Amino acid sequence: MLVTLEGLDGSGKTTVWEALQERYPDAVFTREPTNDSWYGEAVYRSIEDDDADSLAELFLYTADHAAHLERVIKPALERGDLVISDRYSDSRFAYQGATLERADSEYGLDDPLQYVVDVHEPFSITPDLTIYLDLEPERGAERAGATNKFEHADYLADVRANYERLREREPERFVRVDATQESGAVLEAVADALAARLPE
Ligand SMILES: Nc1ncnc2c1ncn2[C@@H]1O[C@H](COP(=O)(O)OP(=O)(O)OP(=O)(O)O)[C@@H](O)[C@H]1O
Ligand SMILES: Cc1cn([C@H]2C[C@H](O)[C@@H](COP(=O)(O)O)O2)c(=O)[nH]c1=O
Repeated sequence: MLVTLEGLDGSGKTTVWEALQERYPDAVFTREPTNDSWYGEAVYRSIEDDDADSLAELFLYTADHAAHLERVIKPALERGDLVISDRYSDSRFAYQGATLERADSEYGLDDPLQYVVDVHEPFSITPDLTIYLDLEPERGAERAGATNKFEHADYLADVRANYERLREREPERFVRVDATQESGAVLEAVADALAARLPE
C-alpha cells in the first residue's frame, strides 16, 4: 500500500512522517525530492536557482520521481510493504502546475496542472491514500521560514488552489487534516486516517 503525505511548505509533513516511523517500524519511509541520489541533488540545485527554467525544473523533479519509483517504490510494493512517502507526485501537480501557470505565456499550456498530470500518466503509480495537511499559505511560509523560492505566501496560495483541485478530482484518495492544530492532534488525525485504510 502506498501512502503519501502532501501539503504546503511548513504544513508539518516531515514532523508527522518522522513520528509515524515509531508507530510503523516495518514500513518503508521515503521522500521526494530524494536525498540519496544524484537526481535529487539536481533537484536541490534547481530549488536554489531563482531563475531556473520552469519546464526544465518540472522534468528534473519528474526524473527524480521516475528513478525513485524504480529504485524504492516498486520493489517495496512488490514485497507487499507499506510505503509512506513525504511528498510524491501531487507535489509536482500542485507546485509545478502553479509555476508553469505563472510562466504560461512562455509555454502556451492551456492547463498547466493537467499537463503535469499527463506527463506522469504513462509511468507513475497513483497512491492508495494521500493525507493532505492543510493550512493557510501565510502560516506555511512563516513556519517554513521562507528559505527558498517556493516558501512565499502568494506562490503557496496558488499551490493550495491546485491541491484543492486535486482533492475535488479524487475525494476518495485524499484525506484532509487540519494542520493548524497542535502537532499531537495532527499526528493522531493522520494515524486515524491511516488505520482506517490499512488492511486488517
Ligand atoms: N502542528 C504544528 N504546529 C506548530 N508548528 C508545527 C506543527 N507541525 C510542525 N511544526 C513546525 O513547523 C516547521 C515546519 O515543519 P515540517 O518541517 O514538519 O513541515 P513540512 O511540511 O515538512 O515543511 P517543508 O515542506 O517545507 O519541508 C517546524 O519548525 C515544525 O517544528
Ligand atoms: C517533491 C516536490 C517538491 N517541491 C518543492 C516543495 C519544497 O519547497 C521543495 C523541497 O521539498 P521539501 O519537502 O521542503 O524538502 O520542493 C516541488 O516544487 N515539486 C515537487 O514535486
